Amino acid sequence: TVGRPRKQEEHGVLRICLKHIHKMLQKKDVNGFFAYPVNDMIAPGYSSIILHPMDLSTMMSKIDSDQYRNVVEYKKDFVLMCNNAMTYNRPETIYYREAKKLLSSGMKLMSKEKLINMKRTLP
Ligand SMILES: COc1ccc(Br)cc1-c1nc(N)nc2[nH]cnc12
Repeated sequence: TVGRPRKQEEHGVLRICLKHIHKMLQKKDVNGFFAYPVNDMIAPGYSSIILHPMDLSTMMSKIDSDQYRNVVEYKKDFVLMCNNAMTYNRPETIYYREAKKLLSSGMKLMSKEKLINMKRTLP
């Protein structure tokens, strides 16, 4: 539930789970396009087109500062990150294609049964 305060222990388990998922997503970002924030030097006009930027380094700091209450909230930032790349970049670009690929593998990684499995196997 939203209002229920999270015990320290719960934060710990969630953090381990999210870092596990995060590490796998980082490995899939082979070119490092999603490793850090896109800036207007790299992508002209990006900051006026993409109003809610997101990248893997920002997501990692949000994990470390307990800003995610659950995997669903983390997943939302991941989808935002991929959709930003598919909004700013044209379909024929490598950035669009990498984002699409990363998005589909991320969805498989964070599927229901994968999460249930993870909950079971976590220490
Ligand atoms: C951090 O971003 C980059 C870093 C290095 C290089 Br080369 C390209 C990007 C990048 N460029 C564009 N146009 N769209 C993106 N969406 C996510 N990454 C990008």
